[in-house]
Parts: sequence; structure tokens; C-alpha cells
Amino acid sequence: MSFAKLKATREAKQSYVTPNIPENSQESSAVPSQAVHQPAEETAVTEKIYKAIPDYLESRTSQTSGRGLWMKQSCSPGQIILAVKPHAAALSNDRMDSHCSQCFGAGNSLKRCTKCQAVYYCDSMCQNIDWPLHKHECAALQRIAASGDPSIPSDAIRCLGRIMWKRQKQGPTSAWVGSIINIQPSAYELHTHLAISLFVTNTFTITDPSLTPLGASVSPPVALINHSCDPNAVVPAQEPLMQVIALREIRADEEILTAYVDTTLPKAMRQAALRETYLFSCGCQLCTSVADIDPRESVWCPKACGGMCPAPTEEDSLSRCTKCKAVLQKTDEVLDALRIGQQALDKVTALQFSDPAKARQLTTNLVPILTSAGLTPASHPLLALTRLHQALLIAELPGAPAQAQVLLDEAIVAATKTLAGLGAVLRAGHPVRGIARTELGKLLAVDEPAPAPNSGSAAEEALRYPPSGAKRLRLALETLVQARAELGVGFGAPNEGGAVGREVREDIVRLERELGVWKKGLGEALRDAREAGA
Ligand SMILES: C[S@@+](CC[C@H](N)C(=O)[O-])C[C@H]1O[C@@H](n2cnc3c(N)ncnc32)[C@H](O)[C@@H]1O
Repeated sequence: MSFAKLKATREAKQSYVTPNIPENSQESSAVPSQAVHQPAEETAVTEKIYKAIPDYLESRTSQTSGRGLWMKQSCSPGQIILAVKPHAAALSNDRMDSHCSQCFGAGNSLKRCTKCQAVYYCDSMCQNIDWPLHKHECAALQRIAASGDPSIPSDAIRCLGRIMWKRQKQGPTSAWVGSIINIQPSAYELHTHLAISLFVTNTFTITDPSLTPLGASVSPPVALINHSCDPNAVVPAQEPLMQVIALREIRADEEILTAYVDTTLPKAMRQAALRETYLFSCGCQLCTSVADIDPRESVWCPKACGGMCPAPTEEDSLSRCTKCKAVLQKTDEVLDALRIGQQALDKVTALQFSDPAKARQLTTNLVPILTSAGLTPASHPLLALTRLHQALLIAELPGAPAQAQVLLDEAIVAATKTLAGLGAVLRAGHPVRGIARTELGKLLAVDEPAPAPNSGSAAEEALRYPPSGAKRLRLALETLVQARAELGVGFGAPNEGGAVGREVREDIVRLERELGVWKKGLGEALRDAREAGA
């Protein structure tokens, strides 16, 4: 596999979904509901939104989190629980010149709207489909540009605008408008800023097949699902359908829960994000558990027994290994590493696209500092910095032929650490884990530009990471086979792991062929050598 192909896989455009939904349907692909439970006070409009909910699901109301969606029968990991077409969607501002505003596909030869000069389309077909809604947005964008204000409203606000314009077109009593009003019932009548804030809490991030965020979308049935930091379901890449997929077995009478925030973050950060954007404090098991260690905030045992110590804090610096009880001595070093690590993470996040070289310099310096302070791979901010380091190295690869082997090997090491970190905090089959394992497998499968010569010592060769030659290819194959199994859960079993899962299947076939050729070549070389010696 080439560097360019590796990079291109991050920009895959295909859709991964299989259910067959009529083009203009607003409803779910699943069986229309007859048997859903509906509280008496809910209106006829509410019935319309429940029509999009299959009859093995039920909306129930709890005191702690309001309405939610519950299973009426059990389902297995990888099962598609719900598949709906988003009611409205809008691209992020930073994707507007690289992706089509209608189909969200990436492209190099997109056509710009000649009027607002802000949005792009694959071709006139995409533009014509979008025009009935874009014509309003187009006029608004032209007015914003004429006012001299350089800022375009966020994707969630543009998504809301699209809903309002649809409302004008379809009339206030349409089923479509009714179902939108039913996203948190009182939002619509509230003051504008509060209504907008409540609307934002009901939007979902649209991603490409590799989970890179592309924009925002909204679907009332999906917006019924409440949050947990240890979710049993996910809503992975959603274009053109939003799909809710079971991450583990969900039993009958169990609530379906997805995560609204990044669950690799420590509790305090998750809670702050949930309070700020979603206006509630999470009481999920992960947030309330009194377990003595959370890998997100952990340091290796100072006696290297294999156990972990809770990361010390300014308030509580005494920390012991939860396995052998050894006391962590170097708390100041850990506290310093946590502080400068967070500062560096903020900087790298801000610089990663505007000044990738500087961002890479920062991750190159900081990852070893945090590692030598004893932070485990899942610990924040080490995991986040390692993920960014990996992404920056991959972005640099195609343009650095001279040091390509060093960069490639470094990217493989970073991808291995990322996977170790994610493996400690996300369930098997989580789409983020599946994508991380895929990236590692793909990196291992890249043709080595300048493989290191064999050191001669079998012991040294066994320890070398990443390995070289056939051993590397075998590891690539193993990793991609495991990745495919994870993608098959997180992106839905019927979808065969989505676009990435199907791509991985092709990579596996190619690698098996390559390894076969390698084995054959090696066999022939050995036979030639034997014959030459005879
Ligand atoms: C996308 S909506 C979910 C549906 C919502 N419960 C309803 O009644 O329409 C998000 C809102 O649900 C509530 N919510 C979701 N998960 C919760 C949780 N774990 N604990 C408390 N409230 C929660 C919060 O009010 C949040 O802003």
C-alpha cells in the first residue's frame, strides 16, 4: 500500500449503509410502529415521530433523564437498532469548500454556488436537489457577506435554519414540523437563545466513514436517546442514514444509551462538557462508580508490578498502586507532566491544521515526557496527544521521502500506543477502536521505503518494533483481521463494517496474496541456495 492510498483512505467517500430507503422518505427503514407505548397527554403530532420507531422499541419517560428509547426485545452486538434519514443536515464551515453540501462527499473538483460563493456541490444534480433549501440559506449567506461579517453561523445553527425554511414550505401542521417540535417539547416556544441551545443538544455530528466530523444533523427519533459515558449503542458515520447500532447485547427492558461526549476523557471533563452543552449532570455507572482506578487518570506502579496508581491531583497527592500498594513517590513530576501536557494539547489542537510542523514538534517532545512521568497510554492527556501525534505523522508521510521509513515506523509506534490506550477505555467493537486498529493495520501494510537491515541476532530481531519484511506484513494481516471484526460491530454487522470494513476486507485479500507471493519467493530462493550449495 502506498502513502497516498493510506491518506486517501481517510477521505473515503462511499456510503456504507445497506437499508433501502425511498429517496424522499422521512421515515425509518424499520417496521412502522403499532405497539409503542404513548403517554396519554402526548399529542397526535407525537404519534408521527413514533411512526419512525420500529415496534421492538418503546419511548418511556424517566424522572432523571426525561423521555428515552427502550428495547422491548433483546438485540445482539452489531445489530442496527434504528435507521432513519436525517430531517436536516448541514456541513461544518471548515468542510464547506472540500465537501458537497448536498451529499457530503469529498471532492477535488467541486462546483461553487455562484451566488453566495460559500457552498460547493459535486455537480448540478446535487445543486438542484439542495436548491429548494439552499435558496433561503444562499440569500442569508449573501447578506452576511455584504455586512462585512466574516463569520458564517455554525453547522447546528444552519441546520436549524434549514428546519425553519422547511417549516415555511410545509406549513406548521405538517408531520415533519410536528416531529421537530417534539424534540424536547418546550424548546420551540422558549426564548430564541434557549431554544437554539436546546436545539443544539439534539443535533448529532455527521462524520465520514473514518469518523472525521463533517457537520451536524438532526433526527427526532434518534434525539430521543439519552446519554451514558459507558454507552450500549453508537451512532457512527451517518451519511446518508443515521443508524443506531448496538455495541453489546442489549436486553429487553433495557434503555438504549449513546455517548454525547468523548468518553476517553476523564470524568470531570465529561461532566463539564455535558453540563455546558446538554445542561445535565451525568449519573451513569462510570461517573458514580467508586472503582479505585480509572485508566483515564492513571500512572504505572512505581515498582513496575503491572498495576496502576490513580493519577495524583493538587488536592490529593497521595497515591498507591491498586495492586501492590506501593506509594507513588514522584507526584510532583506527574503533576507537572499533567499540567504541561494539557497546555500542549490545547496548543496542538489549535495548531494542527494551521501550523502542522509546530504541532508535530510539540507532540514529538511531549509524548516522551508524559510517558517517562509514568502516565499509562489511556491516561489523559497522553492518549489525546498520542492520537494527534499519529495523525500529524501520517499527514507528513507522503511529502517526506527522505525520512519516510523513520516517520512510518514512528507512526506505527504511535498507532500501537493509541490502540493500547483506547483498548483500556472503550468497549471492544467501539467504532473509534475499530478505526484505530484499521489505521495501525494499514500503516503496517504500507510498503517499507527503506527496511532496516537484519541485525543478525535472533533475539534483537524478535524485540524490534515495528518488525520488518514478512513479519511486518503478517502483523498487518492479523491486525486488519481483528479490525474487521471490530468494525463489524461498531459500524453494523449488516453493513459489513461500513465503507472502512469493506475496504479492510480488500486489504486483507491483497495482503494474503502478497504474503503468498513472499512465501513462494522465499521458498524458491531457499531451493536455489540449496541447489547452488549441492
Ligand atoms: C437528545 S435529548 C434526549 C431526549 C430527552 N430526554 C427528551 O426528553 O427529549 C438530550 C437531553 O436529554 C436529557 N438527558 C440525556 N441523557 C441524560 C442523562 N444521562 N441524565 C440526565 N438527563 C439526560 C438532558 O436534558 C439532555 O439535554
